[in-house]
Amino acid sequence: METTVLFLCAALSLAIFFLLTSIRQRAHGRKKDGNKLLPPGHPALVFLAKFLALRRSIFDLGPLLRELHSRHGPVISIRLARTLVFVADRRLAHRALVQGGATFADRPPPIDPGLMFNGGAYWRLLRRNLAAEARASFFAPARQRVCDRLLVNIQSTNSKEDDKESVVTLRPLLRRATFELLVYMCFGAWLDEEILEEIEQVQHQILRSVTSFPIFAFFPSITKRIFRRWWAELVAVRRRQDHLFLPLIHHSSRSKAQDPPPPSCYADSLVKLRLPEEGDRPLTQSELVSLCSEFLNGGTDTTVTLVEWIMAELVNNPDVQAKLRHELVHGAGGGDELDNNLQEMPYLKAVVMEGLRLHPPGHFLLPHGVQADSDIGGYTVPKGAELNFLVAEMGRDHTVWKDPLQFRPERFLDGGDGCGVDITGSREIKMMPFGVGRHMCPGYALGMHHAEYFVARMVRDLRWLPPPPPPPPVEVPAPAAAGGGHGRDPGFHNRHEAPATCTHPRPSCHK
Ligand code: HEM
Repeated sequence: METTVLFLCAALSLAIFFLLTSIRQRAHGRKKDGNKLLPPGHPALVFLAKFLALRRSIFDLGPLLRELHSRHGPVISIRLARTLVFVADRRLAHRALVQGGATFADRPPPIDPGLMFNGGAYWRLLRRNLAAEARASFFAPARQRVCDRLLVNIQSTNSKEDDKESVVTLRPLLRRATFELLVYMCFGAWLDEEILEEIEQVQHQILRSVTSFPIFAFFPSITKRIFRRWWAELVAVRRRQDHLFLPLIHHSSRSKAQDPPPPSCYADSLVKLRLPEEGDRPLTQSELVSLCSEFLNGGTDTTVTLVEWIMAELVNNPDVQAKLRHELVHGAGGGDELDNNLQEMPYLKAVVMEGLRLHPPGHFLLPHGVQADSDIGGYTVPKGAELNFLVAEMGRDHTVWKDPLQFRPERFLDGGDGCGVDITGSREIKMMPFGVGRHMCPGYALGMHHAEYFVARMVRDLRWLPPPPPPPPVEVPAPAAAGGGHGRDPGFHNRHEAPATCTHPRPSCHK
């Protein structure tokens, strides 16, 4: 009874809230204070209905936002719990993120459940550590170890006897390899399969909770009571994470048989860190756990998605694959020194850059907070709004890139339209897969290094072939509720031709 009353109150409050914001939304695109325009956009209710119809995460917003941009231009806004402003123009992005100083440099204040899993504002301090760790040769053996296992797993899935046309889904194998590597870099230990699996599950739950619709941002004291079971589950996940991570951070649960321990891991660097602006205090236990969590979640799916897309493009473009293979086999890519020689492989670099341009793993950034009323593209963006950018649109801008939808790594070599492009965007933005400015991805060097190494190993040591032709259509219609794929399954179909594998690209455009 009590729950029903609370639920009705919440539903009524939400309805009134959205009605009011809808009315305010009508002011969008009209003059504010007699001279400035607020960015145009959908009424909140329409947007919310469309978003909820997707029933997925905030990363599925891409198509909705693209539709709004095509209708309203490069700057749009949506008024929900906060005003969300999205920018699709690269020059406006440069002005805001690189020239805009502190106005758009910080994250907005976190809201639950993100608040519970947030590591604080220390990324600027940690950026150096991450970049250094990417180059550090002491992690090269770890990369080699997980990649050796990955290749064995790909082949063993694919080498059933008499099975010339088996199907392998690359993503879970690639994901496990990347995750295991990052866990090792984070805690300095190879974990038992069971613990690794549990950490992976906890991290997945956290990622899902912070990317799903932020219901607890609306009247938190009411929504946390109504969805009390859901909230309790999130609190339990956080406790479980503390329980798993803290012994690993302080090395009290390390296996004795470490072969040999790395000189330093990411958790060690966090424990040693002092915050000068806060009286040189060390990080709290909770901050340590959250920062390790962000390290694992920030670096896993981004890298996996990028590598998966690149492999799909290499299958569709056999000439590119052959050229890359040639560089790897006959250039500096042979033998165990591959990890140290990545710098000497211009075509490999070009392939990864082209992957980042055409298939950036995130189609927009993490939100940036607006510190003061500002002007973007002639519109007023109010203080307290959240600003974001359509990353994928910028990499596919036909005014910058020739044939932008074609996968052509050559564009990043001498004379190409991508030659010398500055991935940090400090001079100008042509693509921004890692963001730009003060909140640019702190793990960008690490992400690129991992992508280059994984792609290099898979192309050098296996041959990737086009998919087998699809089977002839089945005469008898399948029942409507027969399950099956929903168009997002990133399945890779492999035909075995020792030592070859073959893949087929993701069937539809990803988020
Ligand atoms: C191909 C790989 C990667 C891509 C494309 C990528 C992309 C991004 C993007 C677009 C952002 C948001 C930037 C902004 O809001 O301005 C971000 C933030 C972040 N990334 Fe990455 N990333 C990658 C790899 C990694 C790796 C390997 C790590 C760490 C191991 C990492 C850790 C983070 C963290 C912690 C943040 C949040 C930083 C903050 O709040 O300021 N990323 N990344």
